[in-house]
Amino acid sequence: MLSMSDFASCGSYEECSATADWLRAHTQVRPRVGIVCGSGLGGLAEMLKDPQVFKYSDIPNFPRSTVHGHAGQLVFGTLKGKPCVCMQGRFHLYEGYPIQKITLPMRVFKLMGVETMIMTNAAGGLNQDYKVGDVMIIKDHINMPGFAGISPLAGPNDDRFGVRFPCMSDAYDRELRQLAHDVAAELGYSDFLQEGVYCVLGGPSFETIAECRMLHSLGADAVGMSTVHEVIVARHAGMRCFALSLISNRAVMDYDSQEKANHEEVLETGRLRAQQLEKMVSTIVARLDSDNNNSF
Ligand SMILES: O=P(O)(O)O[C@H]1O[C@H](CO)[C@@H](O)[C@H]1O
Ligand SMILES: Nc1nc2[nH]cnc2c(=O)[nH]1
Repeated sequence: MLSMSDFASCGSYEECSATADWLRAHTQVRPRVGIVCGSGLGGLAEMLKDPQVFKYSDIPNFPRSTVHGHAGQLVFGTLKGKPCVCMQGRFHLYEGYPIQKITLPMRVFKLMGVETMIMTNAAGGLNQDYKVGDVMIIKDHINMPGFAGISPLAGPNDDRFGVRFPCMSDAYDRELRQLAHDVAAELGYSDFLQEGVYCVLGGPSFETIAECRMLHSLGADAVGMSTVHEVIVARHAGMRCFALSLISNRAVMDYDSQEKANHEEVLETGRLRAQQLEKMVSTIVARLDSDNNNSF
């Protein structure tokens, strides 16, 4: 159970520095790319060569993963020769953590030298053209908790991380999105590639039919319970972000439908698309320094 002082220090410069120092002392890897594995997508971490694995429970100030399909470990290693860190499991608002705790790893990664973040998630498809198994490049987001003042940047701003009022109109890097389109085309994945708007809700209940209809009419193509808070903190700290949603289920929009969203289907879709997602992410990482002026 967190005390009030724990809440105040969540995600502070001192807390993140202590964690980054501990990790630097325990690994020689100096990651330039960070990857977050979504529900059922932990296999991405297994792509890393010479992996060094830390259980979240052993890392100072890290929360624990509580969700099935999120292994709860940080993996350092190289991917296509590039030093990377991979979160095999992320944290969500509905797990009960303060929002600043959920996003603490982004600041730790920044302090360790990460420049580019690649986030993945499983999401429900609201867009009626989307099929289960489609991969959606996130081009923008709708931050529903943010409308209620629930933001990882609420509270005093620490200028050492970023500015008080960060811009979010460029949250999802245009060049990285183009690179992902090119890579998907080369790999023959264009048939199941989409690009759209991700909407985050607090969860953990899945949406009602009325909520799905509303989100769709607001312009959301997919709905989930993660990623956006991480992106906000990563962008605040000046890291480039690229994010993919695996459409793990279709949001139920019709009162006659017998479909019911469930976490087992979410994990199963992850298993079915795992290989292609891994190939796509590793090819993008391989190209980071050569295409599109992507600094590395
Ligand atoms: O966003 P990720 O972590 O992939 O997980 C998604 O899958 C879970 C629901 O099945 C929720 O946590 C939702 O956010
Ligand atoms: N909120 C939400 N999160 C998801 N994660 C995977 N599928 C879904 C979904 O349908 N809704």
